[in-house]
Amino acid sequence: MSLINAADTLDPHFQTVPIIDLTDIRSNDIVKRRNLANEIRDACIQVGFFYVKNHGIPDVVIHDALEMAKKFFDLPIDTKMEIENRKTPNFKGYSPLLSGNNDPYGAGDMQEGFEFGWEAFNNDEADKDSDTDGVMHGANIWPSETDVPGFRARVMHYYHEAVKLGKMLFPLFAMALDLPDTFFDDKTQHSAALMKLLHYPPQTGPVDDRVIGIGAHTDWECFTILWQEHGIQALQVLNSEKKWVDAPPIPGTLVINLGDQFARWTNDIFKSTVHRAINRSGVRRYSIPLFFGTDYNVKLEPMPSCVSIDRPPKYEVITAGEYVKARLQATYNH
Ligand SMILES: O=C(O)CCC(=O)C(=O)O
Ligand SMILES: [Fe+2]
Repeated sequence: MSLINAADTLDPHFQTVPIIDLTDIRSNDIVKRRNLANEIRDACIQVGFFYVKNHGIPDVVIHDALEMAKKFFDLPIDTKMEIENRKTPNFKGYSPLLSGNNDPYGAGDMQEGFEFGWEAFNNDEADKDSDTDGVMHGANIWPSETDVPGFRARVMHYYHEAVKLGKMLFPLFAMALDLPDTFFDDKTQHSAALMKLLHYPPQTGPVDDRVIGIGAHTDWECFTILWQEHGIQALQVLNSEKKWVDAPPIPGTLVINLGDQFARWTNDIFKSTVHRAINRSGVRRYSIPLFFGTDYNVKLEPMPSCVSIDRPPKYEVITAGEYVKARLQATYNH
């Protein structure tokens, strides 16, 4: 079945987010990989969200990154503000509560964050803040080692594990789009992957609906790999009937959701689905998204298999970097 036919026939009224087992992601058996790609394709067309289990990121790496996030957010506000994201190119660093606003109808996101992008781990590769970054260039900024010992090394460890997983997912997304599995190789050389540590304080008592953890939004890159804290329901996904569907944390899984870059490449056949998070649990919540895009200089052109006379291109062609930069400015310069 062609992609356009699949998009026309698959039912988009999802009520739950599917779980996909990634055991076969490392298999050399082409039939197993094809089956996995088909499962991913259906989830991308119908939901734009799926959980993955057997993803390969060790628990201890996740646990260490979480501990570091907790220590960082526990620092005094003045210390965190020394590395505020408004002082750096492209908003890397610390974003205080209510400084971001993902939903234009919202009044600010009830979360604080710390964002950074690619850098080499253990000096085993040259740093890649390269000329291909264009409008998105800019080094990371870190809290001092005295303030949070081990922070940079441990969060970078998680980052590199998640980037490894992301690099294994791209060939499957390519197969899901009926493309050669190497299609994204030359477009993902520089790991345009931004990671964020997030802390959502509990929101109790009467809540202004315009101030929630993160307002309704779509993500901007190709896909996001999201770890969310166990035992706390906060994430919700909007289905095509405009109903919010809970995406609770499931132990041993990560959430993968598609972003606008994939929607643009695929002329909306792959869904960049609206989602939000509200922490009404009464306790603090942490989450760790890693936004995985193509290199910033890559043009987001619709794929021929996703365009037809009845389905003309929906988006103007711009580079991935221009797109992400415009969205960052809209979120933090409101
Ligand atoms: O914290 C979450 O569960 C969602 C975070 C999110 O959607 C984002 O940062 O884009
Ligand atoms: Fe998001």
